[in-house]
Amino acid sequence: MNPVEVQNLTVAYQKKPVLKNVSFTVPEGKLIGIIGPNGAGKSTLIKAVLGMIPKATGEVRVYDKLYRAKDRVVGYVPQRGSVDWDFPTNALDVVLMGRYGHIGWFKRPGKKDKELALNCLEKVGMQEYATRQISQLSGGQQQRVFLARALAQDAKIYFMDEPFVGVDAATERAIIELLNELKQQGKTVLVVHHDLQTVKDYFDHVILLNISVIAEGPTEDTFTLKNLHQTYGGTLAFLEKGDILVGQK
Ligand SMILES: Nc1ncnc2c1ncn2[C@@H]1O[C@H](COP(=O)(O)OP(=O)(O)OP(=O)(O)O)[C@@H](O)[C@H]1O
Repeated sequence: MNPVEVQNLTVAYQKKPVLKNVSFTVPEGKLIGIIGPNGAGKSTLIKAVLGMIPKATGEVRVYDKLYRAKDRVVGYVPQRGSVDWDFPTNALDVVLMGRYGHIGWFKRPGKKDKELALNCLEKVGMQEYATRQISQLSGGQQQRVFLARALAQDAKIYFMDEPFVGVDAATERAIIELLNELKQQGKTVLVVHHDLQTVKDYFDHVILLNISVIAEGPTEDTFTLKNLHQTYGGTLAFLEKGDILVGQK
């Protein structure tokens, strides 16, 4: 059974399609990169899959069943920029929100939930910031708190929207270690990612997206120059040592 199967997904904003007939199947227990230029529809894809925005057409199946948020099998780490960080709450409470599906919205989190949430903060190196207001955390620390919240959800599948943006090298390493840990636990993790240099190191499988799926499959076979050219068009450029750049000539 595949963790995620998307069939013929089309999404439009104000009648303008931004995703057209997107179909793909995701293998279990892998790290999967969702790669494509700005405006390719990567965030839209995640939001549509999770039912946060309406689909014009298409179907999303999770473990062979039509996706329902209440089944709690999917965790989500939104783009940091899309979150209101001035909301008056501390790091521990943000992580505890990840437990609400388990606790039930009208019950208060118990000692066990708090311990688990603290444990998740510890895993991302943020335990000492548990009582700090989230507005008073740095960008990288906020990102770690969001990852801790996803861990607290204890989902089987995770969607993460650009978790590496604006973090330093140490935090990036900590995040990728965490992703590998999730993979070792058999979880499936889909990550929107922009840095083409690290794609081969980080991901087992890639989905190359530009409004439609240009190619998808194991990274080795799929992350090819030909497919990248097709995905990024004229915005791709290469440095002498083989680095791939986007948005420069
Ligand atoms: N709420 C919205 N209303 C109208 N158009 C939108 C809305 N959100 C996104 N779009 C448009 O849909 C397209 C896809 O946007 P999306 O954010 O999914 O792209 P992306 O691949 O995640 O881009 P980036 O790499 O820049 O984050 C873009 O052309 C964007 O301008």
